Amino acid sequence: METSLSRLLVGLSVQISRSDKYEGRLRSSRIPAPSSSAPAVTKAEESFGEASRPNQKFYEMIQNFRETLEIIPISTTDLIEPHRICVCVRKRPLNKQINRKEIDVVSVPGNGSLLVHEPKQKVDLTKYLDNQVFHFDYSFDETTTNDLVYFTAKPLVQSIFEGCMATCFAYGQTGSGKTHTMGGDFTGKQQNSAKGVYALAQDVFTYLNHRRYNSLDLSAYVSFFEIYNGKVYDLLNKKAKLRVLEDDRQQVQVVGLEEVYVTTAEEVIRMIQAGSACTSGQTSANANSSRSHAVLQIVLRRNDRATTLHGKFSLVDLAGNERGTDVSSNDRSTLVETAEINRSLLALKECIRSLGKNSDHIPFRMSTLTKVLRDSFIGEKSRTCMIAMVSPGMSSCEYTMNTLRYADESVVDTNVYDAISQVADLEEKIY
Ligand SMILES: Nc1ncnc2c1ncn2[C@@H]1O[C@H](COP(=O)(O)OP(=O)(O)OP(=O)(O)O)[C@@H](O)[C@H]1O
Repeated sequence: METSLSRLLVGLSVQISRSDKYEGRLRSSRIPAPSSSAPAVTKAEESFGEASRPNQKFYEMIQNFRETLEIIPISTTDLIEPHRICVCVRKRPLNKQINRKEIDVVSVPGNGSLLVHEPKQKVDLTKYLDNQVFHFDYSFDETTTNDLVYFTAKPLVQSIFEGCMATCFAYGQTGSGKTHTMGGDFTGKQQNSAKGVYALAQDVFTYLNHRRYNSLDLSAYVSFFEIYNGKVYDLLNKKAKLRVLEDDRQQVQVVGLEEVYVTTAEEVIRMIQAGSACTSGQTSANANSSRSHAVLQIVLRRNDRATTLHGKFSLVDLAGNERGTDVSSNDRSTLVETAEINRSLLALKECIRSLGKNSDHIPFRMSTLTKVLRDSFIGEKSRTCMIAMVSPGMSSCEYTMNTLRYADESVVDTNVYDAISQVADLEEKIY
């Protein structure tokens, strides 16, 4: 008994120290105390001057820090392990057009790690960096293409052929790149829908025609809807308002939702384009902003008389997680909109956490978003991938930290959780 208990504890400490180990390596390269570490005034600083570029000093401190980092780039040849819950983070490039004084305060050394160099100032006005490390399953820097990010969601496509309910969320501050990642690269207002996570539609048809899954006799269907202010609108049917009802078997139905039979990836992409064109909202921060959660579902049904559900993939481009004060027109409807967005994002986090803990109680009734995604949170056959997007600018630092904390809190390391409960069980038997 003692042996198995100590083996479990060793396993547990290895799991828990996964991020500590990395942090240790990073900590050793931390900028020492500001008094000794603040770089001497350089030629560049002299020419810029504090007044013309107030963040020049922070910029140099961050550059110095980065030089000490070991970078481990991720590539498509890296093994993407199938997880029940996978959480990754993507840093978008700095938006230089917005503010030329803006500096990049996020570093992505790779191997799932991401650092935020939070610029701070002491009471005596000495500047220093508060370097904070986060560790996720995967981390992507600003040079990463959508194709590479898609690799994290790719195992979920195969899982729906094995009867799973898979969900991929894009989460982050407004303008951080959720729609860019899910829906494809923008050229002006035009989006190339073949270049985002939605384009995994192509892989659905590759599997559908593969001899391994031929015997299942499946067909693919697509639905696309948005949740705006707690109400559901069908994006494939002129934004018809739909009702969400729960039957006596606790199955949640979106009554009247259009489900279109599809045979090619091109058809799906055409639907995505048509649906995306009518999503709701705009903020002062982002002209293409969406204030709604957009949900694209690819459903596999058996070709039997009842067209029985076999597997489902829900791809969710969440509304921006900004605060009420971030929108210029603080009218009542905008504040209500923001409150509703935040409520549903909180509900989502709670559901993912409960899923990670294998909890019997999933609080999916907390919001319309979690209600319509109920079957994504229930049972052994659910698979979840969350992609947290961050903007690297210094002015976004607070939102970036909020996004990273949200993603961090959503993930409960199931191995650690299992090990903790096993240790608790053993302790109970021993004492
Ligand atoms: N990784 C990236 N590489 C290049 N451009 C990007 C990247 N991420 C975002 N952008 C650009 O930034 C702008 C805002 O991105 P996007 O609309 O995807 O943000 P969002 O998070 O969906 O915002 P909202 O919540 O307001 O809808 C777009 O013009 C997009 O092309």
